[in-house]
Amino acid sequence: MFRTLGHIGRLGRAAWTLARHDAIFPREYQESLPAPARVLGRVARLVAIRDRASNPGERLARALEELGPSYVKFGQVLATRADVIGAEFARGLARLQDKMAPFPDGEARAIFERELSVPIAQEFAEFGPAVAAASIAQVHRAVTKDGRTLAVKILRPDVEKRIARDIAALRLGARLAEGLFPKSKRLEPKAFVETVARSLTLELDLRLEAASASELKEAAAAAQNFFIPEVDWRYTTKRVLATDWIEAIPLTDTARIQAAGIDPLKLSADITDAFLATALDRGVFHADMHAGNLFVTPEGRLWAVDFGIMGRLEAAERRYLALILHGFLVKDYDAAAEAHFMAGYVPERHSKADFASALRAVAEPIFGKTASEVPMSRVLMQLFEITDLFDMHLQPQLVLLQKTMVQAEGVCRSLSDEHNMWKASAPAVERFMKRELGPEGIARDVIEDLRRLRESFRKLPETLENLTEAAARLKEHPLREPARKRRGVPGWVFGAVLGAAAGAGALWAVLALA
Ligand SMILES: Nc1ncnc2c1ncn2[C@@H]1O[C@H](COP(=O)(O)OP(=O)(O)OP(=O)(O)O)[C@@H](O)[C@H]1O
Repeated sequence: MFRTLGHIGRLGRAAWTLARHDAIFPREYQESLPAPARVLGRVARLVAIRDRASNPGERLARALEELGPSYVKFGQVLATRADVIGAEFARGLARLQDKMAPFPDGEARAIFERELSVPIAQEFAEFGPAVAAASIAQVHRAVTKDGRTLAVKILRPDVEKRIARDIAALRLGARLAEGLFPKSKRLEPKAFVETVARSLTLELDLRLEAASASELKEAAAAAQNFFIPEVDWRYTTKRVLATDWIEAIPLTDTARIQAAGIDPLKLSADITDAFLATALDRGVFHADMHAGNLFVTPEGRLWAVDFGIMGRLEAAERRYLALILHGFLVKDYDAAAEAHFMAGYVPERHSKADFASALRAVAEPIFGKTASEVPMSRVLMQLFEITDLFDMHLQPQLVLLQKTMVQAEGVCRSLSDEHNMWKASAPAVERFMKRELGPEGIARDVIEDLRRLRESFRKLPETLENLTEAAARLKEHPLREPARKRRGVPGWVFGAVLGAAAGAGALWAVLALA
């Protein structure tokens, strides 16, 4: 009971913060809102701050930053759903920044010593102040007694408890939103909160980030010029992660890149290749490629840090991606469409020719143009529309990949106006296609088909037995409509929390209507 009241209090605070930033029933959506929501929106704007952003997505971003790590993650996941919330809103939300004041060095040192059970002075010749601080962790530069310079990432004290409380409140908010605003079901609030919760749980264990770093380091060998720092497992635990320190220019510092005489076009091509080569060849990719996480040495070597979010693609998804990019690159839309049908991505009832023509409609306008003329983000939005039109279900990992491609494109464009994402994609895609369609790929297909066939044969007796049993049971107990059970929050709780939770529920409703 007290716990539920605590969650309601937290939702109330969230509603207040959202209202202060005019992120509840924003004025831009007035026309499409039902009358009570319009009134609530007007009331909320009475408490709104004056100095607020013009894009509603950006206003939501500012509110979420104020609310802390769980909400920031919530916004980051939401920003990847441009297909649902709209491109404009997603663009504003993508400006979410995860920067915070660092916690005291003394506390960071205490956490390190507690986790490793060793005094810092015994292991390190230097242990500097925080160089960067975000909502979940902060990073220190340190030099070990054996002369290795490390980046030591340390979880914020109490962040685990705080996130657990926020997630519980968000779960309640999602239940209420689904109960009170049936329209919000389109966004699947409960499933959405579970995605956020899962992602945060993984990010709170730095051993998993270390494993991702090591996996990506292996995958980076597939790229032309991409490097990942080595993990120092001696100093890595659930709350501490140590990797080699990268002495290089962050890609946020374009002036220094220029002064160092680095070719921005080549650097952009390296970023594109790094991303596609690891994704296509090895099925893993860095899924948070913002400029602050990328570095370049004066010799032009490209490095990445921060492995909290990693994307993974199954073999089938890698092929889908390669086929679509390849179809676009060589303008063979029929072949790309054919492959989609063969792979079962598009249901048979649709026309292959129509699908090929839809791909052509997206691809033709982009040829020979620079990224600034036809941003990949626009192309990807059109692809989303096609997927809808042809009842294709996009895997969440593909959506994550598309979001990262847009992010990487933004970085490339900040480096050079001349960058053409499509041209830069070609080498990695062609390498992949040659391998997949060559003898090696065909042999792998045949083996996979045989394996599946053998598996079906092996399961045949079991399947037949299950069918016989099911038929017998059906004969004994013919199907009856099961009595509907009502689960969930009792009515009085609904009444009591309505006011406090309206904000969080309203957010969902707004997004659902957006
Ligand atoms: N190996 C490294 N070498 C040099 N600097 C590093 C290294 N790792 C991290 N940093 C610095 O610390 C910053 C934060 O690191 P990281 O991105 O891993 O943490 P984070 O908590 O996920 O932050 P954010 O959310 O801002 O990406 C990086 O942007 C970079 O400036």
